Amino acid sequence: MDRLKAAILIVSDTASQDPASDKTASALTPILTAEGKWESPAIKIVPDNVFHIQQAVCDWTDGPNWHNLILLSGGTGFAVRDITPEAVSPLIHRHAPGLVHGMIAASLKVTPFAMMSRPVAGVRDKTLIITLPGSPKGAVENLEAIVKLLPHACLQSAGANSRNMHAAGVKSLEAEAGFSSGSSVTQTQHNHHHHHHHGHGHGHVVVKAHTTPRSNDPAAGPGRRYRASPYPMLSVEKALCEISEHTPEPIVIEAPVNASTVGCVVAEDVYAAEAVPAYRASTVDGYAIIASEGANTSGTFPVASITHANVGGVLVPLQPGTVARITTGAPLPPNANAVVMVEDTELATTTPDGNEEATIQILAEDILPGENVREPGSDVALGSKILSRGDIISPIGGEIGLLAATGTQTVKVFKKPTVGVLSTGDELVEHDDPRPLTGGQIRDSNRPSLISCLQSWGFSTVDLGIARDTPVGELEHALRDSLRGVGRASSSVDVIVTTGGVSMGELDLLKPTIERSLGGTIHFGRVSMKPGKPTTFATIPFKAATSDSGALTQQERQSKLIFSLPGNPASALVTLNLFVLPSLHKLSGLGENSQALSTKPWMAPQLGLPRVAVVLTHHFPLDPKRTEYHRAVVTGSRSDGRLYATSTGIDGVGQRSSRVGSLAAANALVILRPGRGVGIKGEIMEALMMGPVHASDTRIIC
Ligand SMILES: Nc1nc2c(c(=O)[nH]1)N[C@H]1C(S)=C(S)[C@@H](COP(=O)(O)OP(=O)(O)OC[C@H]3O[C@@H](n4cnc5c(N)ncnc54)[C@H](O)[C@@H]3O)O[C@H]1N2
Ligand code: MOO
Ligand SMILES: [Mg+2]
Repeated sequence: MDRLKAAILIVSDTASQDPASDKTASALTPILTAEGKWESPAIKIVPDNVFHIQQAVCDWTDGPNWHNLILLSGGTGFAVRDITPEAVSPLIHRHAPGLVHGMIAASLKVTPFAMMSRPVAGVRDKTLIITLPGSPKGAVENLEAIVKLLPHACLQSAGANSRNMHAAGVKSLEAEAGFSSGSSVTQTQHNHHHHHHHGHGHGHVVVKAHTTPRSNDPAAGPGRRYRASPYPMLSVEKALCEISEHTPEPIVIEAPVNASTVGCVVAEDVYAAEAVPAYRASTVDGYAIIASEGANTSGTFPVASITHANVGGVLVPLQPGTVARITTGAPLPPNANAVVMVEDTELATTTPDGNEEATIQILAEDILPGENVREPGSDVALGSKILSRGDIISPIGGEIGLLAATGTQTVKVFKKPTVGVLSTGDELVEHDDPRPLTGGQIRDSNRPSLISCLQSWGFSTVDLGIARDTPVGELEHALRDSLRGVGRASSSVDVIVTTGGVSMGELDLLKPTIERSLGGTIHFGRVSMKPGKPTTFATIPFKAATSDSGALTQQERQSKLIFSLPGNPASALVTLNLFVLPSLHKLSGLGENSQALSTKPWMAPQLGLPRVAVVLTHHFPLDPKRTEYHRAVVTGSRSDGRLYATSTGIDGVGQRSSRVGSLAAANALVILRPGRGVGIKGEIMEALMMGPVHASDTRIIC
């Protein structure tokens, strides 16, 4: 018989940084290989990180490099950083509680601490996966309790005929496993603590216990799918609250002062590092003089010196009875305290060659001290507050100008999130594929439209391409790669926006994939709105951490957000505006300085689209049950100062969720609460502005 292939995955932050500190892999190997049934195991070390663990496991289960057995060691305890069971559980297709019981029972004979371990065992595809404690001793004891059964279990998992195997081997297996001859576990003092240190701080635990999936199990087939959605229908307001609650706090970064910072929100009050102006400067072209209160300033004076803007060097003090020629912005000579404009003077005498002014006559009699002079720091005082936490560095340039003028080298801002956009569906072809469509093919319009919209809001995007519904697993891998910033993702993303596959069809795989394969939590899967009913919002734990684990950046501690929007193009764009934008705004630090935020999270006016009141220019049909976000053109009247809303189409087809054209030219979503009949012409409704108001010369309603 060929020998079986095993792999050992050591899960430990410490060992991943210092492989020599791991003693478990070398302790497990001889137990496994003792009887010649196993090849020498592959060994890998990863940190306590859900994605690293899942990726390593999948590398050994999916694809040609699959192994019969994966033993994971570490991260199975109760410490906050222990997330191995949470990482492994969602990958398992068929659980093996018997092995779990066997390991715990054997360990309990040695120590009651066995109850403090949370092992997981089961089969993914053809591979048996088992988690063991982190300490070499605990891992060895657990493995010894089950090692004799493993070849049999693995062969069955890989598809061997179980009846033949039983006939041939069950008796000897039982004997080998020691069930007739007593336990093989030695009774020694035992300690299940991990060989890597865990902090026991009271930090925020990001990884939650894997919640029970509500979604369909795609493996069960359409015959067993739900015929009613298991997700409660939330109101839009409740959905927004869920998003607010699960959107992580913004991350502070230090950014250079240039165009790349435009659109960022300032994270810390900024104080002027330099005064503007730094010296006493003239505001006009003319002559610096020594003025005194109440004295007549007219008369003829020799031009003693010249001062230009930009000259360095030492300024010669102005002698009383003389003037200094000066240009706008140039420093005044010491002693001088006012400037007379060149227009208020006449040339009196020149130098012998006629080129230079020798004396000038001042015509103005009443120049006061300080006239036409900018005192140092009079534009911006040294150390004064120039920007406050929560201010936006606008594209207009005022904030960048202030930072630049005061010599501010870098500024603390909130990091703008990066958004990955993934389309899903077997029917999709690239929008620019030159070949004609065949069969049920659809051009992928969601990706280009969503990416354009996100970029127009100033966010970086990563094009994650199209994930097919079949073969099984493509979506899971696409999402996993995107979260890690590998494969189709050119860099890691903070937020993933997907479209399609969230409703009730058997190929609507987003919800099961998020819950069952990625261990994510779906916070809502249905919203009472039109369009956009199946909109889904989930978080995926990224890395377990405590606040005292200094090695982790704030970004690593954050959960990743997934917005799974409906595939219908109008639904996708409307829900991007309504749900994704406020979350991106919050991640960008907008509203951080808003008092309202703490009590009513979505009342901060900075978050999401601006709301305005509009007058309906015609009847708008109402949906009896769902709040409608009706695509409309809003025009500003020049005569009565009001905003008027006109639908982009109200016939049966006009507002259909498949009709992306309902958003062409639209700049607003009119909020129509459910009801009977119509919103009446002339009635005032609320609208969300997606773009600038269109100007109008004419009144629409008379
Ligand atoms: N039995 C039920 N069926 C449906 C329900 C329901 O409650 N019960 N909800 C409907 C609603 S409302 C919507 S909205 C859609 C949502 O569908 P999915 O999100 O599952 O999306 P798909 O099934 O994948 O596709 C729907 C539609 O959109 C087209 N599509 C998908 N992606 C793209 C893209 N990137 N570019 C252009 N067009 C795309 C796709 O071809 C389909 O035509 O479900 C209803 N069904
Ligand atoms: O809710 Mo769906 O987005 O109407 O078509
Ligand atoms: Mg569908």
